[in-house]
Amino acid sequence: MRIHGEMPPEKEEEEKVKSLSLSIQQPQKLVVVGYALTSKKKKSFLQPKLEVLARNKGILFVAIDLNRPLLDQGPFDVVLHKLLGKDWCGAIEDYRKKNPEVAVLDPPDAIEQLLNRQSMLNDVTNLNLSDCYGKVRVPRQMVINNDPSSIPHEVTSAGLKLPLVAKPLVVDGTAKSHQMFLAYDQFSLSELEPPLVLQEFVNHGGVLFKIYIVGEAIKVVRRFSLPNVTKQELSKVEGVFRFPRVSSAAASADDADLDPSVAELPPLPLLEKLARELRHRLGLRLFNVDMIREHGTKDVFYVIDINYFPGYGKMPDYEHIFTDFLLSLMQSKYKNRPAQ
Ligand SMILES: Nc1ncnc2c1ncn2[C@@H]1O[C@H](COP(=O)(O)OP(=O)(O)OP(=O)(O)O)[C@@H](O)[C@H]1O
Ligand SMILES: O=P(O)(O)O[C@H]1[C@H](OP(=O)(O)O)[C@@H](OP(=O)(O)O)[C@@H](O)[C@@H](O)[C@@H]1OP(=O)(O)O
Ligand SMILES: [Mg+2]
Ligand SMILES: [Mg+2]
Repeated sequence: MRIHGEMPPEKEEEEKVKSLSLSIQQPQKLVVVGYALTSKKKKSFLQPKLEVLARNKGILFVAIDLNRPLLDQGPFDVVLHKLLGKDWCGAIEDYRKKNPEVAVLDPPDAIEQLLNRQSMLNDVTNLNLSDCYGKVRVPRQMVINNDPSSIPHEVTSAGLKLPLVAKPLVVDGTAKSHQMFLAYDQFSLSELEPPLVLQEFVNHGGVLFKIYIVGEAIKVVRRFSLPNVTKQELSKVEGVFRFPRVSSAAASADDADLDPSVAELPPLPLLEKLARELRHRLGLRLFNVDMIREHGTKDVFYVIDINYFPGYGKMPDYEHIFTDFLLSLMQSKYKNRPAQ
């Protein structure tokens, strides 16, 4: 017996073919993503698994030609970029003004805050995440702009506690801007070359959490980091020591046999709130946050670094997360468009 209103089987097939041919005649509009990345970044980000999945979802990545005016290229639905320099920032700003319907990831003035370690963590300092499953702080820090001989005095009068991490003030993508030092006494700091940020070292049991943010999506991974510095060690050791990129991807701590109180991931509601707040305050959609848990506590966290458009190629499932994000940008674009 057929229920009233149901289609006869032959009619049903006819309808299926009709709708299939309709979808063939009117293929989904391609989402065109123009990208301007260094060759290193292109290699790590635009992996075949991302390009293939993107193509299957109707997303096409097109290289922006840096030798031609940006305004003459496209049309693009999204522009993805991580390049520095006044000329490039000017070109992107101009492009944004003239193409307000294009999603530019992200605006140069918003990225700029992260290119200087003095301004980088400002928005975290101003956050109020109280009663949200934990506390999120920023280590005390000071900036040294010139005259290294004044460092010992400045550190003492600012009341900063040793040991200190000395970080290059400017983050410009060079290896030098990632050259870190750990200082056990304030006098040895005079050996270093300003401009620098001196930041209090926070013991955290040697494990760091990297929180990757892609629009509204969050992914957190564990990485190895610097071990604790004991009071005894601090009283015995003097000097400033350069240390390598301890928290690089090769230092993944996700499968390691770790002390559970150190390895336990920060609570998800806390990370969600932090990511949401930072996304709004920074005005960025693509960044990651390095976070550590103060050793001996369960819920006191410190943000020590924020990076624009980090190494997403190392983020588990990045190809799915990124393509979903690009499609979501299109959905909000069409949703917000006034009815014609
Ligand atoms: N205040 C701190 N307390 C404890 N450890 C720290 C602190 N600051 C930095 N570190 C350690 O030094 C590493 C490098 O510092 P930071 O993340 O600021 O440098 P970076 O070069 O910007 O890193 P990235 O490669 O993530 O951009 C951190 O991953 C962490 O292991
Ligand atoms: O090169 P990687 O893949 O490690 O990515 C790193 C990225 O370099 P890239 O943008 O040239 O790729 C760095 O950018 P710059 O500060 O040097 O501009 C910075 O964001 C790191 O935090 C990233 O490492 P992650 O935080 O993801 O571990
Ligand atoms: Mg870092
Ligand atoms: Mg960094």
